[in-house]
Amino acid sequence: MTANAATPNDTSTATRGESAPRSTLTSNVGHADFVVVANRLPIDLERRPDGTEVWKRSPGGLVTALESVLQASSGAWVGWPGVPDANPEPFEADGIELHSVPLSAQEIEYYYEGFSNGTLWPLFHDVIVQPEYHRHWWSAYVEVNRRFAETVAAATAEQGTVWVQDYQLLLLPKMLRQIRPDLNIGFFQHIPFPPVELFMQLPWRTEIIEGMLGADLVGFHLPGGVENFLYLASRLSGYETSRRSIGTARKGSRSGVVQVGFREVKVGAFPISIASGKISERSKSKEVRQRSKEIRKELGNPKLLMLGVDRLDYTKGIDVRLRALEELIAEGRIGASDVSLVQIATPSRERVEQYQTMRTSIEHAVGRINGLYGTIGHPIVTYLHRPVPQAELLAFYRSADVMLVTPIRDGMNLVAKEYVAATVDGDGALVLSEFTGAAAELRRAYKCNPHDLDGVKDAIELAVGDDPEERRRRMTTLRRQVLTNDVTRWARQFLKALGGEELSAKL
Ligand SMILES: O=P(O)(O)OC[C@H]1O[C@H](O[C@H]2O[C@H](CO)[C@@H](O)[C@H](O)[C@H]2O)[C@H](O)[C@@H](O)[C@@H]1O
Ligand SMILES: Cc1cn([C@@H]2O[C@H](COP(=O)(O)OP(=O)(O)O)[C@@H](O)[C@H]2O)c(=O)[nH]c1=O
Repeated sequence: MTANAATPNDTSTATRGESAPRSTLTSNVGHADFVVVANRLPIDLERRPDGTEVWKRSPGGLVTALESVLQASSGAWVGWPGVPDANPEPFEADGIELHSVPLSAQEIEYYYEGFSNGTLWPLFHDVIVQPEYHRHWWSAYVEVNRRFAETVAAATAEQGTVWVQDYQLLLLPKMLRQIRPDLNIGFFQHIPFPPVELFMQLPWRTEIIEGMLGADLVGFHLPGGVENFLYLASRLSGYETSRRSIGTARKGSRSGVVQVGFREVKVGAFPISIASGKISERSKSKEVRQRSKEIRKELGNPKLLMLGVDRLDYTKGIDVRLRALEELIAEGRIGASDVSLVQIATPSRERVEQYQTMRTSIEHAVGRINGLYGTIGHPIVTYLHRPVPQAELLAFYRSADVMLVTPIRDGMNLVAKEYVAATVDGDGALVLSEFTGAAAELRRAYKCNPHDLDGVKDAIELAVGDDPEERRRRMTTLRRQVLTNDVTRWARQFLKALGGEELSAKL
């Protein structure tokens, strides 16, 4: 426990596990009116072999999205600094006040690599790999969620708003409410919320649902998540639920309310997005245009440039697109001398076994394709196993004729939206898995089912060979969608549903 930790609320008068509101506040309140809390800070501390330390941008779409929201609202961010035992004093970076939650090496292993990424991640992504259920992982998850709750409680002003992010912190809303019932608490889940049959495997399923219900508003990307969650709140906790509008969730999408003791918990679908206007503008710049030309030149000016941009994760279907390309070349449907695929696969969760296995199999596939079909100076696949900075990514997006986004399951996939925003000349094609959140909005993409290899091949072939006018029409529709529904709109809609106009007007 930190020195600032307040005493948890007495729940003896609670109704169905819910705490009664307290009349007095803990004296340990902070000064931030708006706090985002996520597993990671937006920057990670990196310890170099020579003993020096540098802060680097954290990986993933959650950071991309929330960073721009917080910069606009001058709030605080609570999260883990990315390495064991680091606990710097609160500091400011890029207009955001950062508060660290320290994790020991064992907590990283049990809470982050273990329960978050060895249990919840695969369970919530359709059991692509087998989730593991270990009691010591669960205990660490509970303990770390409690530490996050204490840090947030100490950082947030009276009546402040806290926006909790993602599956690593599912218990936090309830824990935080017990310490600070005065707070307005929102929770947003960035990964899919799984079908009931899968969720029911979880030995701690009721605790997880109760944890999330500590929030005033629970948000998902898609209506399916809302449906699954409402059903589970009723089935596992016995709360009364109703399907009704909660005001600002995306029009036509499912929303509802769970009655938790004295409180109503709103539940809605809020598909996340990107800073599309900014990306589009930056992509028009001379620097990006020039760099994109250079990239094509460095690749030998291929007739057809395809691109994949992912964290190296087994959910992303990198293996699927490599297999599809290999077969298309083998069948003569794509000429080996015409095509170049750039696959950026940034390292992710490298100590988790399934990630190591996936890396090995992807690197074998790259080697096999290049061995079979590449020539001197012209590999088919250019594989970059490192993070690429955003400015360079824009140049890659602009240079690509076809973008391959083929996840087996993905909460949203911001890369798909970034590609569309960066395709400022309207000349590009997006091949998109039906199993991404993005597919619900990007309807005019060349859709595919990643489980159906022939279907993926057909979608790629269509994207490559389609009538240029049709390809352009599709891209125009996609751009309209992405440029209208940007990340600011997403945050405003969520915050309006959580706390009304005043809060959302901060953005
Ligand atoms: O922090 P890591 O373990 O290195 O993982 C990076 C992030 O990956 C996940 O991103 C998700 O959020 C995106 C934005 O909503 C969404 O587009 C994508 O589909 C999700 O997979 C994870 O959910 C984040 O918590 C991690 O920070
Ligand atoms: C590979 C790579 C990516 N990025 C940026 O990361 C995010 C990825 O977001 P997405 O929703 O597609 O998926 P996950 O959150 O990772 O599951 C996106 O904003 C990319 O631009 C990057 O900056 N550099 C990279 O090398």
